[in-house]
Amino acid sequence: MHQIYFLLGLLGLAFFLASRYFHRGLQNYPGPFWANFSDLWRFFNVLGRRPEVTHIRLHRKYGDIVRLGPNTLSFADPKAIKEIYGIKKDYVKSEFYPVQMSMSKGEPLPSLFSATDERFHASLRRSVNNAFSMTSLVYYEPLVNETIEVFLNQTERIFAEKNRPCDFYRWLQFFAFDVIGMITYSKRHGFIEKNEDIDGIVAQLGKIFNYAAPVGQMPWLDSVFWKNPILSLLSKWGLWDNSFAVAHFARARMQERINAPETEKLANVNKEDLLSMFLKAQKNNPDFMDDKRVLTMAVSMAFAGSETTAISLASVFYYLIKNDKCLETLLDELREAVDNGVVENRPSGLVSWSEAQKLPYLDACIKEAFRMHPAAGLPLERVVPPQGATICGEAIPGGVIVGCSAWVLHRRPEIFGADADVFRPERWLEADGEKLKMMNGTMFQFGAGPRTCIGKNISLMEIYKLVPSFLRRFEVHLSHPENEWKLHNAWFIKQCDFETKFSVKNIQA
Ligand code: HEM
Repeated sequence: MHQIYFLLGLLGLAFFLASRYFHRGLQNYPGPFWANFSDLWRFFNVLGRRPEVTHIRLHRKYGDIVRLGPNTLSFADPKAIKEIYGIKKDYVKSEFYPVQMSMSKGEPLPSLFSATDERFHASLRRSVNNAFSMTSLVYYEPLVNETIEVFLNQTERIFAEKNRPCDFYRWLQFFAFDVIGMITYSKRHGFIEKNEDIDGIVAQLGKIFNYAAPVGQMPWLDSVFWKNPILSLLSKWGLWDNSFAVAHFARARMQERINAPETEKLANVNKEDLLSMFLKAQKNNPDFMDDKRVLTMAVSMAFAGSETTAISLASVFYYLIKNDKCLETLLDELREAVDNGVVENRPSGLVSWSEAQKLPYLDACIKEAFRMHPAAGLPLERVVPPQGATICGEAIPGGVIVGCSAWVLHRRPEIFGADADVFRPERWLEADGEKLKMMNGTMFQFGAGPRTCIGKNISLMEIYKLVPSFLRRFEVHLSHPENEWKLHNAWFIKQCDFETKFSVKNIQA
């Protein structure tokens, strides 16, 4: 009798494995053996915290299409960018994204970043688009300036004067949080003033991404762990609080703004920050932009705009310090620009956004750092529309999860050259015409299409200003130049063991 049960069990297992293997005809695409049968393969791969290395290796071994799970394909051909992420393509974000959705009283709060309902997303994006336009940057630049000046002064006081080593990634993370706080509410959280993780916000965000990256590979696990019905009920009844520390800060700022006396409101008429822009959007469209949506927008600025910016800044500094010839060339460009009056010689070292845009080698260094180390470290997953689609000449059935990873695209030798694994900013200055167009078209650090990063302009302004301003004020050295940094891929790829020392420069010289 037992043998029959055993045989039936074996038969059931064989049937299940075969159904996974032949799922939607994806057996024709190569990939790791176990990925044919279960998403557990990608769950454990992501849990190993270096999936981007695996993805690059797999594409180099198997070619442009790799099967990463029974229902998941990764594409390495830049043509896939337009085909998957292009306008009017009807792809939706996969269930990877709602795992990052915050909860309020037991209800998930879809944000611009995590929403999978494209109609809802389009309405929300339309309502707030104006706040992120290139022209709105003039309102935010003074807010960024103030934060950069505090950051430079605190770097001098806390680290340079005392010759104290600095965990540079963490310090840049504090900067990124404070600058986004400033742009959103005209108020810093206080990270750089206090040199501490205010309300444990950084630690909490780290935990969320550590959780969301692997769980997002098998999103149903989220309803077992974080968004499980018992915790949701407890939260609805007020017996359990799973809201984020950054949401408390946002709520307080919003209340201050709404309850401000009329005189203060009038005085603030010309002071534009993101919150004032979101409140304006609410005035124009009160039915859609209710208080909850304004709050979600404000909170998601910290989620989407802090770690990504800190990572990108850290990689510019790291690659420059590790490549002293590039650093020298950049410093020469900066010196010359100050001598020629292209950059004003301000005592604080501050460089303006318009000045920074006139520095071609700086531009090349930043682009090259984005290429070598894009912040997002996983494929940006989308679901093929029900009718199916053609991607890179292959007919892909509806419902399959597809995506491109910036890490894979940015290391294509036929686009960026045989030395694609090396940091070499000059490639951006040497290339022209079709070649440059192709290189630019393959860059994917901000995603693409209707879900491309809405904060791109803001983050570019922060990076193009801080890098030259910092390098005018300080010499930066690695505490342990013989060591490489360590990377930790929890959806965004953070840098660890990046310890630096700073010495003050004589700006007027
Ligand atoms: C260098 C810094 C940044 C990088 C590398 C970056 C990267 C990205 C990427 C790759 C996406 C697309 C995600 C996807 O398709 O799955 C995205 C979306 C988004 N980013 Fe950024 N980001 C940065 C800075 C910012 C900043 C400063 C903000 C806010 C001020 C921001 C807000 C957002 C939002 C709200 C979305 C969702 C847009 C939508 O779906 O409509 N990001 N970002």
